[in-house]
Amino acid sequence: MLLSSADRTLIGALRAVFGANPPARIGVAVSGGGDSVALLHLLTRCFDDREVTLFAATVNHGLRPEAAQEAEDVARLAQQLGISHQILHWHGWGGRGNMQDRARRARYELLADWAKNNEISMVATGHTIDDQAETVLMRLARASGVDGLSAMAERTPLSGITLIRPMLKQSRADLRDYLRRQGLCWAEDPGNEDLAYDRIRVRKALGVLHSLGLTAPKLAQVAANMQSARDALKQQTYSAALQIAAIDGGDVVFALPEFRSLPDEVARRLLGQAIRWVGGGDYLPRRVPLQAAVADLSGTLGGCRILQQKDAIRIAREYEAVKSFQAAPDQAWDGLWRLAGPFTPEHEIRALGAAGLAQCRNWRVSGRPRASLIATPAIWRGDDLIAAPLAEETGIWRAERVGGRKDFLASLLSH
Ligand SMILES: Nc1ncnc2c1ncn2[C@@H]1O[C@H](COP(=O)(O)OP(=O)(O)OP(=O)(O)O)[C@@H](O)[C@H]1O
Repeated sequence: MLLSSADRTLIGALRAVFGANPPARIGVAVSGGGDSVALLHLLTRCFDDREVTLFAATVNHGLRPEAAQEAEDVARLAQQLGISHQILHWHGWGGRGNMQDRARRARYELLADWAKNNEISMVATGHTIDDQAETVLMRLARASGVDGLSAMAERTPLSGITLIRPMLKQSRADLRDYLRRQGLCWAEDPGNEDLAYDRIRVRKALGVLHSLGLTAPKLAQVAANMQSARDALKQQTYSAALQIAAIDGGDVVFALPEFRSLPDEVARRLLGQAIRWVGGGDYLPRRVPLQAAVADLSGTLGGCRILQQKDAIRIAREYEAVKSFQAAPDQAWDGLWRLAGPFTPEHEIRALGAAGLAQCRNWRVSGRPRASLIATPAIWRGDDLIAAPLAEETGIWRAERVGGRKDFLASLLSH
């Protein structure tokens, strides 16, 4: 089929997003809606078969009766285009909590697993400039700061792969025109008319805000401006950490007078990242409790304790968050610790706890506070404490926090 100049512009813009060296295998997340159907079709025209092999996947969340048919429709389109396609099923909705949020997280997990199983390092989604504008507007309504208003990035790390959004500069209307020109069919999600959803109300509002100059490109520009500001803040936070942060055991420790003199935005970012890193989570604490923690420099947040010492603030794991964790000698405890020593099969790794610490006569020599030590890994045989490497060094048993300082510093630039 002959390409119109509008087609060629779209294809050129998408191709440019992947740069000069695209990965040899690219995954495409196709819901069956217009945006991702257009994405799949356009990508087949972006790459030479010898350059890139495309793979497609559709998640059936099992939440709407039409979903199975929509997934089959995508399978048929993929077959026509000569692309391998897989339907991924989610069975995890138990009827409780925020269904949309749960489904979304599950979708990304399924897509990341699918990609890794197929040696795909990059998965593309069909987010458009309109999605970006809606996200900015929703974040404004939540009084978000620089991070929230940065909205969606063109590339985001996702459980070991890269999520790429190559159509973030394209409008939904232009993609619909492309689909019509190509005679392609797509599914309309009935949820797109449901005003119970914030996103749909925001979508409708954007139609009105247009007359004030609040257009999708302008709102997307706000996101781009905020991304640039965020990059600068990340650099500043990294420089501050180089000066004032140390890792002790698995704790992050900040020199106190220096921490207090940091600009509020940098202090909040540094404390939030320390909590995320010590707790091993994917997400930063929410802005309001984090702001309160920066002001108080005490309490618990995100599975961590904020402890004030004489000249320092220490971010330690919270005992309550780890007390039930058990690991075999060859497993990472809390997903974060590797222990080494003369293990026997009866040994098990569990938190030291108050009862364990009571058996460590010399723990004060470690210089670490009690609240931190009780949440550190120890080697147990039944109820007998064998060793507590963070509380009492013996030279025989070792405990190492995966990644260490280098990993913490790197996380300040990557998150
Ligand atoms: N069921 C699905 N199967 C495969 N990919 C999907 C599915 N749903 C959405 N996607 C992918 O995600 C893109 C964005 O879809 P949508 O806007 O509905 O997601 P969302 O729930 O708003 O998630 P996000 O917050 O990431 O935008 C789609 O263009 C498509 O690439």
